[in-house]
Amino acid sequence: MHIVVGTTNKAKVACVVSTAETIFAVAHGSVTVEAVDVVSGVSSQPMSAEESQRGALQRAKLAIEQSGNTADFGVGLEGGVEQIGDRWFECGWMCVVERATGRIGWGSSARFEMSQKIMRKIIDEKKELAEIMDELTGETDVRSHAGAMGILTDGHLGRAAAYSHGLIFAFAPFLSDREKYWDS
Ligand SMILES: O=P(O)(O)OP(=O)(O)OP(=O)(O)OC[C@H]1O[C@@H](n2cnc3c(O)ncnc32)[C@H](O)[C@@H]1O
Repeated sequence: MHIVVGTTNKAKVACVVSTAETIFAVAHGSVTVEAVDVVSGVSSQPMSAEESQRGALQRAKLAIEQSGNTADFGVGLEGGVEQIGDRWFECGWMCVVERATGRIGWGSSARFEMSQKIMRKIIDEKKELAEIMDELTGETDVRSHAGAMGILTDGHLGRAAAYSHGLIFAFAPFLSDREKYWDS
């Protein structure tokens, strides 16, 4: 089983490696995860679920191309913020493309609310969440480690673990009976 993911972000790659091992290792023996740098094609700070989904899809498709069209699956993970009513949430969207068929699976991490303090910096000061988290914590590259999710939950749910649930959901069409549950 060969999976290619369209990012070199350490938290995202760690999520794909651990998730792929959990869901495929027994059935497929060995699982190889290749990480390639691709452009998401969306803004560096996606501001809606639709925009984050577009980024995830492009990452998955470009990852397959960049691996020479040999991988079984391409994976794209895109973090962003989205507004529901008058509240803003952060979450990651996951897209899985099966190379042989072009079939696509979708999932997302759980969402968590962003404070007005952080959203003001994103909207008014046009800063990326990653930059804001580095500023507020005094750390560098929070996005590649615990992520905002890990910092704001005091280490109880980091970015890699939170994204893992969404990735399992995105693989769902390839894990359960196609004929019985999924559109052909
Ligand atoms: O582009 P790659 O290298 O894959 O990694 P990234 O961290 O930039 O990931 P995204 O493009 O998916 O994220 C979109 C923006 O949201 C930020 N972001 C999303 N989730 C985050 C988190 O948990 N912690 C810090 N920043 C986060 C991220 O840094 C970007 O500014």
